[in-house]
Formats: sequence, C-alpha cells, structure tokens
Amino acid sequence: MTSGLLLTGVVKDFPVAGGTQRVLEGIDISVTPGEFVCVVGASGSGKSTLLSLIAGLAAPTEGSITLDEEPVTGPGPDRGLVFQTGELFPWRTVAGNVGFGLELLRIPRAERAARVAWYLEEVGLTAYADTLPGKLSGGQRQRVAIARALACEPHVLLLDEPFGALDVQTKEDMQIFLRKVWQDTGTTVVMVTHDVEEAVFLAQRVLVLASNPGRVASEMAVDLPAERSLTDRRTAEFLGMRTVIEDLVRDQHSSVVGG
Ligand SMILES: Nc1ncnc2c1ncn2[C@@H]1O[C@H](COP(=O)(O)OP(=O)(O)OP(=O)(O)O)[C@@H](O)[C@H]1O
Repeated sequence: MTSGLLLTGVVKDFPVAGGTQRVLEGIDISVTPGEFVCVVGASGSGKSTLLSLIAGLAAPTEGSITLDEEPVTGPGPDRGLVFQTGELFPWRTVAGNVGFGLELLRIPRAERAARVAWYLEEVGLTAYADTLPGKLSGGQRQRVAIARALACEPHVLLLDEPFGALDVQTKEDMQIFLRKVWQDTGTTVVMVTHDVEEAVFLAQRVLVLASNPGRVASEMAVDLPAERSLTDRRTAEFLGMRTVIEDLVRDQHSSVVGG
C-alpha cells in the first residue's frame, strides 16, 4: 500500500437515455503527500467528475480510490473541497464559517478558536472575523472557503476551478496566496482548472485529460523554482511548458471533435 492519494483503474459511467455514457476510463493516478497536482483538459473531459469521485460525492463504476491507505467510500474530513463559487453559509460570520467543520468534528472550543484564528491569519482575514459573507468580495469569499477547508487539516485539499469566477487581478492575487498557503501548510493539493497558465504557475505536476472517455493522456513535471512570482510567467522556460501543455490539451480535444 502507498500513502497519499491513489486511484487505480477508475472508471465512471453515467446513465443516459438508452444506456450509459463512459465519462472516465482507466484512470491511474498517484499523488504523494504534500504534492501539488493540477488537472487540465478540455471542457467535458471529466475533470469535475474526477474530483467528485476523490471527494466521495460519487462512487467509481470500477476501480478503487484510497487516501493514505483508507478506501474512499464517501465524503470525509480527510478531504477538503472548494468549488468555483466559494459556497459559504451566509448567516454565519467569517470565523463561524471557518470553524464550521471543526464543530462537526467536535473539536473542543479552545482548540477550535485557536485553529480558526490561525487560519484566518494565514488567509489574511483576521480583521473580517465577525463579518458576514455578504459583505466580502469574491476573492475574500474564496479565501474563507479555503480557510474553512484547511481548518479541518485534511490530508488533501481538492479545488475545482476555485478562481474561475474572479477577475484577472484578483485571480493572480489568489494564485500567489494559494502557493503561499500550500508552502506554509504542506497540504497535498489536487486542483482542477481549464487555465493552463494557472496550472503551470501553481503545480509541481500537471495531468492532461483526454475526452470521450476522460483519461490521463499525458503528464508533465513543472520543473520551475519553488519560489515563483507572476513575472516568472514571462520566462522562456515557463512559456515553453505552457505551450507544450496547451498543445496537448488542444490535440486531445481536436482528436475528439475531428478538428
Ligand atoms: N451526473 C451526471 N450525469 C450524466 N452525465 C454527467 C454527469 N456529470 C457529468 N456528466 C457528463 O460527464 C462529462 C464530463 O463532465 P465534467 O463536468 O466532469 O467535465 P469537465 O472536464 O469538468 O468540464 P468543464 O471544464 O466544462 O467543467 C460531460 O459529458 C458531462 O455531461
């Protein structure tokens, strides 16, 4: 057995009129503890489905998923999940949102308060502890959603297009923020994005999904320094990697649509 996240021979079929549609096939992925992996692929290649299987929101049709040698059979506190639109509880303050999972886990009040304070500091929202989500910007809401997921100290943080709804400037700020949080906490991250530039900037490894059925067509180690700044995205090395992956995504897509 291997610690970390392990998907072996994962297949996912969905029922459709008159039969089933195979959305994922032969997925073998191994993510080591502390690794940051991005999954890219054309729209409909099965990225979100893959993440929902890891989250335990749906079950694979075939194959197995284990996290630190425990089979994934449903949602659990060992996996923190953040979606595109940072779903927060509107009636709970920022601190109340960050502490929500800790209440479910029955973490004692003093430890809960300490953890909430630490994660609020980490995401730069200490001053907003008593604010309701309705008063926050989109970027701030995503920071709260990430802090809420991290506060339970999951084995893996699962992010589904977390910055897809943000404007360019906020998105860049959030990318810098996420790299810092990842480096500070050492959390394993699996993130789905359609933005190849984002994937290369954030990840240590990028997996490219092919469509119909979704499968891992190729993967690339991102051989860039651990300390990354936004200007690094203009270097020849970065642009080279980005171009290769964009071509892979495009090739996989056109082989399906016949372009
Ligand atoms: N619950 C479901 N029932 C039937 N089909 C589904 C279901 N969920 C997803 N699909 C189908 O599975 C395929 C993959 O969808 P998925 O959302 O995982 O792709 P994606 O790569 O995340 O796409 P996007 O980038 O557009 O979000 C699509 O053809 C979609 O219609």
